[in-house]
Amino acid sequence: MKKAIIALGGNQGPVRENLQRVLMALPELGIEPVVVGGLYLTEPVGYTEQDWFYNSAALVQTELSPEELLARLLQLETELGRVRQLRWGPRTIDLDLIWYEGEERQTDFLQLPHPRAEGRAFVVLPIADFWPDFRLGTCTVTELGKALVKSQKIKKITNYPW
Ligand SMILES: Nc1ncnc2c1ncn2[C@@H]1O[C@H](COP(=O)(O)OP(=O)(O)OP(=O)(O)O)[C@@H](O)[C@H]1O
Ligand SMILES: Nc1nc2c(c(=O)[nH]1)N=C(CO)CN2
Repeated sequence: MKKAIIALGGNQGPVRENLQRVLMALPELGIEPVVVGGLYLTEPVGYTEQDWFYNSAALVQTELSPEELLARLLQLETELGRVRQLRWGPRTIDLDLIWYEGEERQTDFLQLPHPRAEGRAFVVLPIADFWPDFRLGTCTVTELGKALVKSQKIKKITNYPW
């Protein structure tokens, strides 16, 4: 079994329900949640003319390769009604593969670790809930979170279970 970290988010439709559906659907896809971060309400980063997002993150275990894992996450997004329109635009659900134990990738299909994760409070704070010493680049998610909340608005709603 390999460990991986998935970031979850969305800002359209019944987002909290969709995030719960993701967690319930993962085991039958061969992806076992081990521990889940809190639920956050977060200001949109990138394209700002859209609603705030709900975001969280989960540590999972899997026998799938990184590519298979991402393919199943993208399939799950489609099943939950995601339609790709604007880059960084509104979405019912967004699943990003942030890290996969012992693996790096630089292809169009998969970049690992996720290149934009360390600049996003909505990714690092939920990870810090369950793995405060986890490193992205040279810093821990705790250190990154402290710096990023100075410029990115983010409110913790609740710990898991949300
Ligand atoms: N680590 C990764 N996690 C998720 N998708 C990735 C990753 N690396 C590359 N991709 C590719 O990115 C493509 C676009 O993903 P998506 O539309 O979710 O991007 P986004 O969420 O709008 O922006 P961002 O990539 O900045 O989070 C996917 O089709 C996928 O193949
Ligand atoms: N707050 C917030 N902003 C975003 C998000 C997200 O999940 N939360 N996802 C994006 C593309 O991955 C772009 N911007």
